[in-house]
Amino acid sequence: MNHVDGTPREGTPPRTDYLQVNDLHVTYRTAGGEIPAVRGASFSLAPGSKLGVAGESGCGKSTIALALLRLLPKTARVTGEVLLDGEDVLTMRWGRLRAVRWAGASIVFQGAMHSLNAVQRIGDQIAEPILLHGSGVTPAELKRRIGALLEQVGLPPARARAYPHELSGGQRQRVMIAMALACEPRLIIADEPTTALDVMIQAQILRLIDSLVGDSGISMLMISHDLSVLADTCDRLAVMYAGRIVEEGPAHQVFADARHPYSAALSAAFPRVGDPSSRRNPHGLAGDPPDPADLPGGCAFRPRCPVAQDRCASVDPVLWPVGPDRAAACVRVLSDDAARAAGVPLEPDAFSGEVSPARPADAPTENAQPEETR
Ligand SMILES: Nc1ncnc2c1ncn2[C@@H]1O[C@H](COP(=O)(O)OP(=O)(O)OP(=O)(O)O)[C@@H](O)[C@H]1O
Repeated sequence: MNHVDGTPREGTPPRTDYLQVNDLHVTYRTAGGEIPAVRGASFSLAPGSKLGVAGESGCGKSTIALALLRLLPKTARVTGEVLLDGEDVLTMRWGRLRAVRWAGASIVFQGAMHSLNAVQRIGDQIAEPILLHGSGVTPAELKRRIGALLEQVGLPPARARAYPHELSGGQRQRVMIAMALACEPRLIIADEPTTALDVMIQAQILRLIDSLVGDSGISMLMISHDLSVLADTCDRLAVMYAGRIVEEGPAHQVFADARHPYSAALSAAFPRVGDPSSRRNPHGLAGDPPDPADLPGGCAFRPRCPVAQDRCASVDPVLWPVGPDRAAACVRVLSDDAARAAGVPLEPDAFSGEVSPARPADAPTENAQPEETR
């Protein structure tokens, strides 16, 4: 078991996570000024585990996905660490980075129609990463591998001769997944893999991803604005707001019993299909996320928060433990003792009366310090 900041607890063996992201910051430089898109994200992914990253449009999810493989535009300034099997992607040489892309980790983007080359046959597109990484592959072996990959994603090998426009949206997304699997990566990053698809096809693609990742030991980072999709697919969830991870923990706990009011609103906005008990707030969340270039002081969620307190105007919360394996960046999760230890002002009526959707922590208080003081 690790501390929330990723350091191992005393007496535990060193961590074996395949992906370890430490204090990732991404700022875009634009003509209109600097846009801090990701503000200090830290998370990790053990081999074979699935982490879902959720949040509204513009909170920085895709920026994280692109940063993991150094695919951001030159206008992005990136700091922090992205350790893939212990090697920092952000500082590795180009030759090594080329080897890591596709084979160490690969990305399935949203909207397969835009990601596939419209004038190239499907088989030739799947062949590209294979040839990039295996110079000695014979034509017969290549054909066999392309056929096997198509079968793996539920398409007949003969579809290798098709062009993207001859396939349905779901089939195209299957091709993207086949490409992502082509070099047998240990991590797949799926950025809104089902967003453009109708509900039935969404479910099929999610089942496919689940079955492919399930027993293979491949780790997966799945990005979606839909918390219920992630809760059904992933082991852990990280909820982002305005460039920060504001809650992290086991998927079913974060979805069913959110500790951050933003996660609670997000899970209520995306109730589980066929589960009326999860339909807690059909009206969704009022207001819009803040402009990242003009964040409010204190907690960035405060202007929309249904349970904001006076102290939220001055405290910029960090991830505080709310259990052995969970954390949330909201002052309401702190007991009075933990708040004192963290230098957070007490709110006289903080834990009296109705506190839904956030609620006070049941966490041990000795770890409740701001991250930067640990
Ligand atoms: N190339 C870029 N140049 C400048 N700003 C950018 C660029 N890409 C993204 N941004 C800004 O960075 C912030 C985060 O964007 P990002 O696309 O990572 O969010 P997201 O959560 O993935 O949203 P969506 O689901 O809409 O893709 C947004 O304010 C966005 O406008």
